[in-house]
Amino acid sequence: MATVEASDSDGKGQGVDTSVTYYRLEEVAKRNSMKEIWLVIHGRVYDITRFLNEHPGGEEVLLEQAGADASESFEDVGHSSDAREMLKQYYIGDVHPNDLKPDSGSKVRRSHLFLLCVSNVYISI
Ligand code: HEM
Repeated sequence: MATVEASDSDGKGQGVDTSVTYYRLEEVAKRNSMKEIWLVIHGRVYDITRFLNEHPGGEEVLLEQAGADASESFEDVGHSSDAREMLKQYYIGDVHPNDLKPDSGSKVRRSHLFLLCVSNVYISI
């Protein structure tokens, strides 16, 4: 509803700083060949098609991650700050909020709630 779907990435949104294009993971997964290759790194979507032959680590590792979330392998390699800077030029949008992994922080809140309930029981008895 309030989101911009992937099919509209051609021109729309360019030059408008405030609008973010959201992509479903399903959409990203289709871009998994040498013809067109997208990756997700930390919730952001990158079209790295033109970077494929330029990657210092080779194209094979990128093709292995094609269309998927490459955050872990990107971090495992320990890429330099130059490499992180390079990401910006391939950025095309964010992963759709519905496809983001849930925040693990909610577990902490739940245990606090439990402790409060326990003390409430003692106090009321
Ligand atoms: C668009 C995303 C990526 C960019 C912009 C990028 C950029 C770079 C750059 C600039 C280097 C040279 C070393 C450095 O400066 O850190 C490098 C090396 C390398 N990258 Fe990437 N990379 C990307 C994604 C990945 C992914 C997903 C993998 C998956 C495993 C990967 C694996 C490697 C490896 C194995 C090397 C060689 C490291 C070495 O020889 O020491 N890269 N990359």
